[in-house]
Amino acid sequence: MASQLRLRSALALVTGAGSGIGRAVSARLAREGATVAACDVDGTAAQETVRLLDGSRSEEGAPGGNHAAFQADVSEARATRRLLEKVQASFSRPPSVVVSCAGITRDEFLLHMSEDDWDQVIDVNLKGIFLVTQAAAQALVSSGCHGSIINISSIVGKVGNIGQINYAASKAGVIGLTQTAARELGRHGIRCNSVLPGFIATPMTEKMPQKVKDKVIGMIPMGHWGNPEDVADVVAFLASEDSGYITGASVEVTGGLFM
Ligand SMILES: CCCCCCCCCCCCC[C@@H](O)CC(=O)SCCNC(=O)CCNC(=O)[C@H](O)C(C)(C)COP(=O)(O)OP(=O)(O)OC[C@H]1O[C@@H](n2cnc3c(N)ncnc32)[C@H](O)[C@@H]1OP(=O)(O)O
Ligand SMILES: NC(=O)c1ccc[n+]([C@@H]2O[C@H](COP(=O)([O-])OP(=O)(O)OC[C@H]3O[C@@H](n4cnc5c(N)ncnc54)[C@H](O)[C@@H]3O)[C@@H](O)[C@H]2O)c1
Repeated sequence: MASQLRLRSALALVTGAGSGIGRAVSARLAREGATVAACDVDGTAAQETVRLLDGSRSEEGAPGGNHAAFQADVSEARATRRLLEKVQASFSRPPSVVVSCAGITRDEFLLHMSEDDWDQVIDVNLKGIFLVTQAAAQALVSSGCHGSIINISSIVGKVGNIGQINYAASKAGVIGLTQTAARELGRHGIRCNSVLPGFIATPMTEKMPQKVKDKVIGMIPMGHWGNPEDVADVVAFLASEDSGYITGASVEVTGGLFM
């Protein structure tokens, strides 16, 4: 799909930008003219994303580069506050597009799951999105800027999944968090939406047992896994004014899995 320069004036903060969906989102937003602040707990991976953005040919006439990498653990409140401070100091404005992709899995059956496996997943996948959403919204509201916040949940947050009681709870929480943020921030011109990907080929799904991967492929009506770019397409739409009257939505990008 030919990209458009819908995001020419936007500053986009992407967390989890060092891999998979976050890297694809960063590339797509840059292709549409956004300046990207690529954040990851793996700072080297974030820097690699920016190198790829700077190396890629942006659309004719798109503002050139100026992308930047930031290292931060979004599950840490002080680190997340410092991240937003650094982004605003670097670009003299708050990010008007905020995409939370940072996420982890610690899969185990309920009967055997440790408290630590529960805590780690909730801290990154749910508390991390709370911290980023809060810090970004505070910056936007205090500067009187409008914005679009896009939180990456999962289809597992809608239907659950064997071996993922922590992950499913975190992703279901992201949906409720985003709907509440949408209700509170609409009056400030800030839209908040969730994206629920299905089975997307990234390092996260690579780790799944092969027998489970074999099972799920037969359950997808479109008959194949998705790519990170399939998710990035929807994120770019939600980031742009083409979705200007959409907030509080949960958009499934699943090939029909668990529709
Ligand atoms: C009828 C088939 C239904 C298949 C549905 C699968 C849905 C998956 C959708 C994923 C969408 C993407 C989600 C996205 O947000 C990104 C991710 O979260 S990627 C990670 C997704 N994680 C999982 O799906 C969990 C996979 N399972 C495991 O990692 C392990 O099984 C684990 C829970 C760690 C336990 O390992 P252990 O070695 O103790 O057991 P086994 O792996 O041998 O499994 C024992 C039997 O349980 C079956 N099993 C395990 N997980 C699932 C599952 N998610 N759905 C269905 N069945 C599962 C496994 O096949 C074994 O069955 P059997 O004894 O018959 O061989
Ligand atoms: N791949 C899928 O099938 C799928 C499906 C549904 C939802 N998701 C969600 O999409 C998002 C991206 O997943 P992915 O498949 O690209 O995974 P990935 O593992 O390729 O990328 C996740 C990125 O998040 C970063 N990260 C992890 N913890 C962090 C933290 N505390 N602070 C900052 N960065 C952190 C990692 O370093 C990594 O670069 C996740 O939230 C995941 O739950 C993925």
